[in-house]
Amino acid sequence: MAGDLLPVGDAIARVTQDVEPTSAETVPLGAALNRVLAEPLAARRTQPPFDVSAMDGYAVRAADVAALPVLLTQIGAAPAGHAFAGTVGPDQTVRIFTGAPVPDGADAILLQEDAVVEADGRIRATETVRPRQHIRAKGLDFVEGDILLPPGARLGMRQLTLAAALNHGEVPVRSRPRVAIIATGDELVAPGSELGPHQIVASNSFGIAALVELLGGTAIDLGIVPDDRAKLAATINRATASGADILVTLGGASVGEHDFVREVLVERGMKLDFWKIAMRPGKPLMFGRLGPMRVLGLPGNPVSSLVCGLLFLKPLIQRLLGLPLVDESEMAELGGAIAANDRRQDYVRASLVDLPDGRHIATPLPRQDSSMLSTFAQALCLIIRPPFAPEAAKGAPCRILRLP
Ligand SMILES: Nc1nc2c(c(=O)[nH]1)N[C@H]1C(S)=C(S)[C@@H](COP(=O)(O)OP(=O)(O)OC[C@H]3O[C@@H](n4cnc5c(N)ncnc54)[C@H](O)[C@@H]3O)O[C@H]1N2
Ligand code: MOO
Repeated sequence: MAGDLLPVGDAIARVTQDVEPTSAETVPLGAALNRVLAEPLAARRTQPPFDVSAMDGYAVRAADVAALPVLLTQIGAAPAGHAFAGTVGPDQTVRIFTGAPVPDGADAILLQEDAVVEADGRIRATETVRPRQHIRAKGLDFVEGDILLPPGARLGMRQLTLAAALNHGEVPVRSRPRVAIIATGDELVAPGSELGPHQIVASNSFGIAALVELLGGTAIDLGIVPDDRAKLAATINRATASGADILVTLGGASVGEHDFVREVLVERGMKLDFWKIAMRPGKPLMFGRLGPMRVLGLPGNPVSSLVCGLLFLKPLIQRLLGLPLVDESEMAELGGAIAANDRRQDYVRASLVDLPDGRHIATPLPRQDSSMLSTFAQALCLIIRPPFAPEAAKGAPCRILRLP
């Protein structure tokens, strides 16, 4: 058993429990990339709105061009955006271009490449045509009222284009979850600074903020707070005042004398849900609620911070966006032997090769220290080792989580 440490699955369940989605807001389509729809999006028009020519050529009656030779009289033209007003009669044709409405009477398009303009102006077909050839029927793509994007759809490049085609200039989306981020530690300085002796660059905020933004949230970086209770309390107040849905603290989560983040949060009114889980990296993870704000206390070690971000912050943001939780792990094969595991579920940084035969080979990287961003940046996946998993040989099946 994991002793007093909460299993990872239970911790994810507690973090994502009873989450109400954020409110809906309407945004212009041009600003909606990567946002999540709050309501279904229905077609406000039929596409195509009329029978339309799919090719440049001549609108004909298929029966007239069923057998050669054929000579047709051109009675008009229909460029895209302009309908031909009359009707195509026997042995008549209308010059037509891609995207133009098919004129009344016509039921096929003779390709321009299959037609010759004679000296007298008549059109000679060099190929026969089939009825409906090169005509896109009215409503081929969608019909007014069709629901084509459900609530919860992520508006990527294809969905945005579809929303535009449905004739929506603005779309109802979930408000971006707001995530306040506080880095803690006397040793920390912003990247690009002149480092004094014993100082460390604060890197974690950047990865956590990037994760938030990638998922469609807004990161509110409240900067670096030294190991000082009063300063930390003041910054927690700023997080509350910012209206953040989530507060992420980085570091100060463990048991050292300067690790008082949890205590200060509890003094400010946080109801602690759990502290310490059966996970490596990420054992000192903390979770609680401060008013309506959920608080995730991530361990300071950079790899621990980011792995916990992926495992706990990501599903929490997804729930705030009204999205279902999906298990994104998949099966792979070990590319190297792996030792027996202890009581903490292990997330082992690994390389990953996707073979053409459909196998995925995950090979543990040699150095697993939770401070090592070089290894973490190089890794393509995490091998998930359940508590007390026995040693496993090269070629054994394993479960992996791809890294973004
Ligand atoms: N006696 C024990 N010591 C520790 C335990 C334990 O169970 N007993 N747990 C260890 C584990 S596991 C972890 S993980 C760390 C987590 O500690 P904290 O969350 O308190 O983190 P800090 O002590 O503040 O920092 C750890 C490490 O990470 C660096 N750091 C902190 N914040 C940042 C940041 N924003 N960007 C980059 N690097 C950061 C910090 O300088 C430290 O080197 O505790 C173990 N100790
Ligand atoms: O659990 Mo700590 O996150 O290993 O370094």
